[in-house]
Amino acid sequence: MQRHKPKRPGPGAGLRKPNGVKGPAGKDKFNKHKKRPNNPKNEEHSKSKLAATELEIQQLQAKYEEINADEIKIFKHFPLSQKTQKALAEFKYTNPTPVQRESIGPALLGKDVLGAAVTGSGKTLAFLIPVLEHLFINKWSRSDGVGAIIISPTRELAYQIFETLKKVGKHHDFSAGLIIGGKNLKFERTRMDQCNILICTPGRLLQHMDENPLFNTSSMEMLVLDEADRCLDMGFQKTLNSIIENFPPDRQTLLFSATQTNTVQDLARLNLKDPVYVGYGNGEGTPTVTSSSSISVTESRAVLKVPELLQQSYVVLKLEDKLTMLWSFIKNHLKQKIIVFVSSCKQAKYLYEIFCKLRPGVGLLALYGTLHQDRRIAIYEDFLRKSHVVMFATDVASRGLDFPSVNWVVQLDCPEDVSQYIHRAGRSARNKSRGECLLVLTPSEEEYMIGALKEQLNLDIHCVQIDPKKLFSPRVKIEAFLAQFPELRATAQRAYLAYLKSVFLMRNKRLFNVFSLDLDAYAQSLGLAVTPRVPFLEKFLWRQKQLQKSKNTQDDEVPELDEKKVLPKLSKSQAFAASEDDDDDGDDFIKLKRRDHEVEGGPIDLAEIDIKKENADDDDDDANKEEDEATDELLVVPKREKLVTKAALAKKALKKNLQVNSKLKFDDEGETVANVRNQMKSLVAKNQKNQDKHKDDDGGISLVLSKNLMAEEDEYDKQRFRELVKKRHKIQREKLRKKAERQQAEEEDDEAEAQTAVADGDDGDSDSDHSVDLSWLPDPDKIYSKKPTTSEPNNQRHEKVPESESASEDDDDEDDQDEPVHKKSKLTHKMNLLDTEAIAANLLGS
Ligand SMILES: Nc1ncnc2c1ncn2[C@@H]1O[C@H](COP(=O)(O)OP(=O)(O)OP(=O)(O)O)[C@@H](O)[C@H]1O
Repeated sequence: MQRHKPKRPGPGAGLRKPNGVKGPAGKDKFNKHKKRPNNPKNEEHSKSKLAATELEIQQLQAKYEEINADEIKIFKHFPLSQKTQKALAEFKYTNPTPVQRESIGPALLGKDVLGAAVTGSGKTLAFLIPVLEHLFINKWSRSDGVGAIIISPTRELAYQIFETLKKVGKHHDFSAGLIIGGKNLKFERTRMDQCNILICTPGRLLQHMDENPLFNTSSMEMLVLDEADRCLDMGFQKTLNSIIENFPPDRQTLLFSATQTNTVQDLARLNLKDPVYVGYGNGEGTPTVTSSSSISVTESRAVLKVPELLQQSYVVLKLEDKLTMLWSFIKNHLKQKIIVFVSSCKQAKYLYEIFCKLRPGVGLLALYGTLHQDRRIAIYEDFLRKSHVVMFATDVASRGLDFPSVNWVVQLDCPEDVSQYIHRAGRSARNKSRGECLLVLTPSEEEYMIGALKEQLNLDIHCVQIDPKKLFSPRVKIEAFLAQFPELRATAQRAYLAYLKSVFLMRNKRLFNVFSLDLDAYAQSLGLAVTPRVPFLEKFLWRQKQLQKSKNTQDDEVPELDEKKVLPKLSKSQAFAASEDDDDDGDDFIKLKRRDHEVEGGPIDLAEIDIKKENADDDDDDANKEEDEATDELLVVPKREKLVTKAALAKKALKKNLQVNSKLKFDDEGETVANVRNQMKSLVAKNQKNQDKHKDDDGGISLVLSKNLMAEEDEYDKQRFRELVKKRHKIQREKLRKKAERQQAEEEDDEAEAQTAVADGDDGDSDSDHSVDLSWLPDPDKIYSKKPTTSEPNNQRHEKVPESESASEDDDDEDDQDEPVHKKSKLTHKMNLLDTEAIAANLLGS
């Protein structure tokens, strides 16, 4: 059945793009057309353009019925608009992939399509080309509103589809909008009604439907669900049902996924009419078209496949050895692009942080749902660009993301089922490229998981034995880092709990058994010296015990529940704590990732567990939102005695007005050191001290105030220091002056003695007449002034007052006066030219 909108008058195919909304088209063109006055030439031109478009549309439509998938070898063989063909050629899309060959034809004819094809086989183009062609054929214009809505389960995938649409719709003028959580809601609100193609995540779309009066989907003619099985699973059930209610029933629906849905209910919900199945049926892996007049999905199952060029292997390890294995693996693959999948964001965060500290020698990234949206997109683009990098990711990155040249996918935590395995593994070996996938299993997971893979995928996956010589344990370093950084330790504790919760909440209890894990060993492997308590397990055990007791009272013959059997490997600390009624730490609010499952293989009744909030996984924010609403029966835990905490005791003491102890500091001599605040001398500090006295101490400090106080104090300290220096110099100068006076007095005494001797005619020594008078020579023990007073005779200059002394008379505040005296004395020992001349003249004269 071909459902085409009646051709409508309008400005023709594509002349607009709403202001500010990113899209494949430019809006300037439209505005120019609007402003331009009616020019007969322009009118003629646009008329002929319209006529050409009309003719092109008629010719294309005529060819739709003749499309034969087997004959299509290149895109040119498809009756596609010139604008689409041009863009395809520009981006080197020449030959359609099998899923494109099979699905584009029926989609162009307006049929509903269920497309299943291996990961990386080009499903995005398989639905984007029909969307563009549909709007083109129907001459969609801005005034026609939303024509097609594409729904993706994750924001990154929606962003990626949007980017591909920008490429392939480059020459069309339709407007497109990316409507995902974490973006500006107001901005989207004002622009949405002007978009022709919307790419959205379910939660955000529903939010607009509910809150945005401008948003109207009555014109919508095409609905696409990418990763349809995920969109339709119970995580999104309520949201998607509400969304679908708002859509016109007479629309075309395209569903695509590598693991397609095959439940009758899903297809009925979507109101599919005569759907065409692509990639269902023969089990050979080549997509086949099966037209059916009624939905009989039991006969046709989507073919589950992994890419042909993907090499798969698995390794069996104890949980506590995973980190060592991962570290060794990364160290051995430094020149590769690797994605490591874990089951919770807290694990991804911890691995990223601890590996950053360990520095493996390759770039590291982490992509998980609790990051800010802009950061998520930045990391996504970073990983796209880089060629040697390791990215720790949750399943938010497992579906649809098209990272080029990923060498390895490491599934560090066991996938929930075969579908999840396929999607994770499919991030590598995309579009005929090679890649490898390593699945890490614990001994208890091996049998079930490998059995399921072999059965459902017909896989011959081989087990890898690890060479112990190639294992390097980073345990000691990790422990050291955790001891050094308390925040990192807290992240490790959260990662530990998050992993246990994810295992505990898995539906398949035969595959995931939290009680088979050695929790102490696991905690140690993360670098934790003490095994953290696991409140939700304690609560669960308590509940089990209560159930057992009530059963026993009803039927005495039933043996009592043996706790050791229920919790074979639960650490001693937990077993002990579990037996007591302990306090909640607020960390036991748990949110199920998926709620469409029955619990398999175990005695655990999940409905009775307190399920509220947890980010064990973040596969999609919208799914989580819905799951939040699905909070169930609360576990009734009896009231317990209140714990006496330090904070409570402190409060009690404060109430009683008890004198709180004050802190005293002592120096090395045992003297008390005064409070620093009390020593502050500046005016501001004193004022502040007074204010503090009249104010209750709220325990905090004001950084701004403290900064000002310190600046003031600093000024005060500097001034005090200057004064001290001056004082010291003064004392030094005084000492020197006294010394000089003493020496002068001694010399005068000597001279007087000598003169007395001459006057007495004492020539005791015959040589004395001939002896030279050297009394005028400078005394080497004295300090001489640098600048002798010119008015004084040369021979007296040497007797001048030492410089320091004269300086003291000049100016005490001179900077150079502060220099230590012993330095200056060295300088003054250098005689100037006049001194030397005087000496020479005296010598000659004598
Ligand atoms: N006809 C084509 N020729 C060449 N490359 C193509 C063609 N179609 C798609 N591709 C490229 O193949 C890669 C994978 O395409 P796409 O992401 O659509 O795969 P997918 O089937 O949606 O994968 P997944 O199941 O993981 O979502 C992309 O890089 C895309 O550009």
